[in-house]
Amino acid sequence: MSEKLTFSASAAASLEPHLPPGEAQPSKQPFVTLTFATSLDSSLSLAPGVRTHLSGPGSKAMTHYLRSRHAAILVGVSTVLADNPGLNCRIADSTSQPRPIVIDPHLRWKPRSTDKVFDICRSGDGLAPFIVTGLSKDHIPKEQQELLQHHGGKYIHIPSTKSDNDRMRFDWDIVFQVLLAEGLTSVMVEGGGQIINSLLHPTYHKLIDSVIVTIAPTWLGKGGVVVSPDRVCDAQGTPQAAARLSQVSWHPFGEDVVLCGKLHSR
Ligand SMILES: NC(=O)c1ccc[n+]([C@@H]2O[C@H](COP(=O)([O-])OP(=O)(O)OC[C@H]3O[C@@H](n4cnc5c(N)ncnc54)[C@H](O)[C@@H]3O)[C@@H](O)[C@H]2O)c1
Ligand SMILES: Nc1nc(=O)c(N)c(NC[C@H](O)[C@H](O)[C@H](O)COP(=O)(O)O)[nH]1
Repeated sequence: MSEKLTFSASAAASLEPHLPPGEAQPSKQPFVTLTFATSLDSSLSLAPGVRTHLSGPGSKAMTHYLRSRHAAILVGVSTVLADNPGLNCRIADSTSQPRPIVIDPHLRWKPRSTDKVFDICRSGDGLAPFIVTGLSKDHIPKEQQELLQHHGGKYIHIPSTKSDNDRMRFDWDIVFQVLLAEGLTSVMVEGGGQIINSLLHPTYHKLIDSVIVTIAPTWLGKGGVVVSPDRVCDAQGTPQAAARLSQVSWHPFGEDVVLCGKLHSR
């Protein structure tokens, strides 16, 4: 069994303004939190596919507390392939587990029962994933569908709305609407880089309720997976900041600092 984490009530209280309401309110869209851990050079990992520990014990517990406060935790398929993540909450005495959501338009992940997420699910410490794909049921191998179903997960088909170099891309409005229809009223988006960069585009700021970034005092160097959204220009073609936070607060956790803010005011 993995180690259990603790997170103090006072630290939890300091984050409260940035978290989904305790009781889910009826809403037309889920409460979406964008959260990740980054180095001083804005890297999420040393290189694509390389699992890299950035968070110290305090901010790691903070991330797991966030997991306890959201109905779903969403990651891109490259994060699953790189990290073999558990995607559960390991806070001691937590009573709820988030539903893992994997964005995998082309089904690059071939789930196996030995994957950590299924181990955790069998031991009752987490939930099975919902895999969001652009492929229809006929294209999904039967044994993968059965494995998922057996653990309580499933594939969810979403039409891809854009084709970018033959890669299927989802419209985030549709993704979050589909998750809300599944009863998932809050979603914590944890990465990786492509997922975060696409959500930081101004088109999607209206969907993001909260941004919570752990900053670790380290430089990973060139070649990492970097958080840096596409540049935005005004009507004259002059470059503008792609995104800026407001209502900002900074919270030290051990050697890390956690930055909370909002991308827009609702
Ligand atoms: N430090 C952190 O907090 C943190 C968090 C998560 C992941 N990571 C690291 O990040 C790396 C993975 O990041 P990445 O950028 O390579 O991949 P990613 O996890 O963002 O996944 C990319 C894939 O997600 C899918 N995708 C992304 N946006 C999509 C959209 N709009 N529509 C449809 N599909 C979409 C595509 O299949 C794409 O190839 C790994 O090394 C992992 O360890 C770090
Ligand atoms: N907060 C945070 N600090 C880090 O240093 C780091 N590498 C991640 N990465 C997030 C990513 O979503 C990983 O996949 C999970 O951290 C996998 O770990 P779990 O088994 O689910 O705990 N997140």
